[in-house]
Amino acid sequence: MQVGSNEVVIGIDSSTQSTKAVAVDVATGAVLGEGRAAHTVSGGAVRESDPREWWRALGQAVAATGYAERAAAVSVGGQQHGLVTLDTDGEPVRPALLWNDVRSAPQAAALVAELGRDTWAQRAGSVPGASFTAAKWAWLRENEPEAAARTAAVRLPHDYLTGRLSGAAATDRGDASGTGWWTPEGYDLDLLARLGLDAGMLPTVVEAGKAAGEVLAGTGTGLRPGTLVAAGTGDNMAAALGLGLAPGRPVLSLGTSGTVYAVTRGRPADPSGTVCGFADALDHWLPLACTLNCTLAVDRTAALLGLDRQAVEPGGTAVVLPYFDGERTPDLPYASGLIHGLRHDTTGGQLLQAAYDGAAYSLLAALDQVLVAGGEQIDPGTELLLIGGGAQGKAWQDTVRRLSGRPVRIPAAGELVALGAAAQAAALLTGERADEVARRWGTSAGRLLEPLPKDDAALERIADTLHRSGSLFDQPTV
Ligand SMILES: Nc1ncnc2c1ncn2[C@@H]1O[C@H](COP(=O)(O)OP(=O)(O)O)[C@@H](O)[C@H]1O
Ligand SMILES: O=C(CO)[C@@H](O)[C@H](O)COP(=O)(O)O
Repeated sequence: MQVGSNEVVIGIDSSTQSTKAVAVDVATGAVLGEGRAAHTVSGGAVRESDPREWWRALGQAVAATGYAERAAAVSVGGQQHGLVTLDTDGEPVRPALLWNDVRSAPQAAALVAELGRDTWAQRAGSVPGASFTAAKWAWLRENEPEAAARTAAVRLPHDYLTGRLSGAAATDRGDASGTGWWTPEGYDLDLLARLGLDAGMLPTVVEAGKAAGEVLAGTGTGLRPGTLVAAGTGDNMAAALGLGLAPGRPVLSLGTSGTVYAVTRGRPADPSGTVCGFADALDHWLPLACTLNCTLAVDRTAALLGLDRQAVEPGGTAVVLPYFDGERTPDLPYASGLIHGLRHDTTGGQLLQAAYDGAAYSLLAALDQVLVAGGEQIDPGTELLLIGGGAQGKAWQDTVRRLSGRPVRIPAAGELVALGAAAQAAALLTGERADEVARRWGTSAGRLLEPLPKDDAALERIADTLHRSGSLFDQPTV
């Protein structure tokens, strides 16, 4: 196809809290229409969603773009790691276990003990934590053997949606690299045997730049049958595509999860487990560190204090470790929220600022490790790309500037995961690489915020509190 022929593609971001869709002009990158629909996530100690709700939300979000019938190609970026179990009719056996459900922490620990950290890092690229699909499958076998026995197919969230659109049993290297059973050579058959999982139950890994299939008749999405469906990918991999990221350029994403990552030329293998050695959606790597407590934890703190989320105040000695959901970075699945250093004169606004600081701290502490793991240079003067819902908030922006000491760029394009999926869909039509498409669209352009002097005192206070929190976080709170 000639770029410039008014083709339209639709990119979809099926994330934890909602589905967003964008209709994009392939030639210019102009966003022609947008749609959004919310999901429900169960509460308490459980983080589960019904995959059929994602499918309904996808239909609503795609319809709301106003371009479903005109789209020539479509692609789905989805929340990583979630375990979707399907029966022989392709129906969910039970709700999906999500990336932020820490009930699988004991199974992750057992898997790590069985093979050892070095072997995991070398084979899977990552030492699996509770978020990884392998740990979730082990949890299901142990806790709901009947559900595991009824499972005929295992999918990631984006695979499930690609399957509903096209009928294809397809995934991509990026999202597959967050399962624990993917290697660059293919699925790890030894690990699958240990997990009692047949490789035939898993989707085929589609090569970058190739289609997974075509939209089926009667999907109810408004998309025309025959519309090309790209392989899709994990949401962080999709955002990397959406930014057209060049190797070595760091990104901080503030959403339901907090993530820090870079595209790198080297394959990461961090035995400490801080850096997940994901593959990107093309032919590079995506070392990434992820926190479970980001925008939701800060918003919850603001609500508890009865404050607007922007009502932060400087100063004070309070430290908040906002580990409402347990934590993944640092690896403290049994943690809960902790406040330390309160004084009579501590204000609510200072406490709220401390929650922002506590949430940003672990991500920024992992930034250099991410670059090192992928063999890229650390340059503290390099700007940090700030994305995700939180990137729109001034309090988040200033927190990141103060704790990183780096210049921060806020891309004007809002929905970078959906845009990355759109770039993947467009690449099917134009024959370009998806990251080249995004660079042509200029998606990473946006406001540059000058660096602020690094607040070493705040960083030291948080590090010290974390260090001394010790046994408080070792076991579930009674
Ligand atoms: N202006 C803002 N300031 C701070 N936080 C915001 C702002 N707008 C949205 N958010 C936060 O962004 C989060 C959603 O981010 P998003 O990246 O869309 O989530 P997800 O990771 O599920 O895709 C919400 O939890 C909300 O708290
Ligand atoms: O688990 C990870 C990364 O490893 C998360 O980043 C999920 O991919 C969820 O993403 P959001 O819903 O926050 O976008």
